[in-house]
Amino acid sequence: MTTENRTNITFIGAGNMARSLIAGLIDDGASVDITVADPSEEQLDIIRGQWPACITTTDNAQAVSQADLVVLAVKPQIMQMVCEALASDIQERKPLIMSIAAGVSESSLNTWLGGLLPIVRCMPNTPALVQSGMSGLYANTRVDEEQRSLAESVMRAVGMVLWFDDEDMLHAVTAVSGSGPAYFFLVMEAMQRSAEGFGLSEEEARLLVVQTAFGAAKLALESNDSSAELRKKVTSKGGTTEAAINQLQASGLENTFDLALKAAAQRSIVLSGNKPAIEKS
Ligand SMILES: NC(=O)C1=CN([C@@H]2O[C@H](COP(=O)(O)OP(=O)(O)OC[C@H]3O[C@@H](n4cnc5c(N)ncnc54)[C@H](OP(=O)(O)O)[C@@H]3O)[C@@H](O)[C@H]2O)C=CC1
Ligand SMILES: O=C(O)[C@@H]1CCC=N1
Repeated sequence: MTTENRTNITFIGAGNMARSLIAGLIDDGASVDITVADPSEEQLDIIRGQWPACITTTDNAQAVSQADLVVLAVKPQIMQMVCEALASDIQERKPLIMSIAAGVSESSLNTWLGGLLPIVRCMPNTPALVQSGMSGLYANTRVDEEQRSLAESVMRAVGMVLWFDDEDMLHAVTAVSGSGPAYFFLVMEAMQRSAEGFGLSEEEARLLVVQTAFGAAKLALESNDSSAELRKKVTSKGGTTEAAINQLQASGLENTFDLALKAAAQRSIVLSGNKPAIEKS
């Protein structure tokens, strides 16, 4: 982060994604003071145990009383209830609101929180935990330049950031990078199981799989070649990779991924309160 003064950030919800962001921010040395609110003392114990400098509370209203930035990190299904209960406290201070919830629209958030608020919607992912996150951001028209750069600097502290002018693109971001780590973990799980089937130990299989995934991602990030070109460079004619890729393509891998990402995007649309396009026609 580059903000000179310290920023008070309040997290409403202390679950997996909030903890990933908090860890990334603290490891980055960001100039932030963090307050975390959650009804579960168990969740707050995890925060206190790992990051003693964080202020913790079970009282959401108290948590937002000094906030410059309020990060709404609860499940989409309870967002309305949480926002409506906080509306009068939020209206008193009018901090920048950042929601990381899948689907929930800016207009719903604004209505539930009493209206006329600067709101940034953000779709992060859990690699924020190790400062390798990817976030898509959308700001409503009440967000000024300073608030925009505050939101961006917070998310930059934990990874890379892309802004979108069209809020609807966040459904796609959710399907690609928000949920995306889970797709790669599933592939890693499958490769590890197969590797163990060859007689490799669990540790050997894990190292071979995870370091290969890391190397492939790093190479793809740093190379000017497309993923398709990089794949071709691994695939010798008549060789081992070709045998594997032929098998994967014959079992419909590309189509399966296409269907999977569409399912995630449609779920995001449903969580926003709209009907997915497929159900409209
Ligand atoms: N996990 C991920 O990879 C990503 C998640 N997101 C979004 O982040 C949000 C949180 O997801 P995730 O962290 O996975 O979910 P979690 O269930 O891990 O975290 C949600 C937290 O909110 C707490 N909570 C419940 N009720 C309240 C309340 N009234 N006030 C304050 N906190 C409350 C929950 O407590 P309890 O467990 O006791 O109910 C829980 O600790 C979701 O909206 C999701 O769409 C976005 C991108 C990626
Ligand atoms: O699964 C979910 O709904 C959340 C949003 C993106 C990743 N996790």
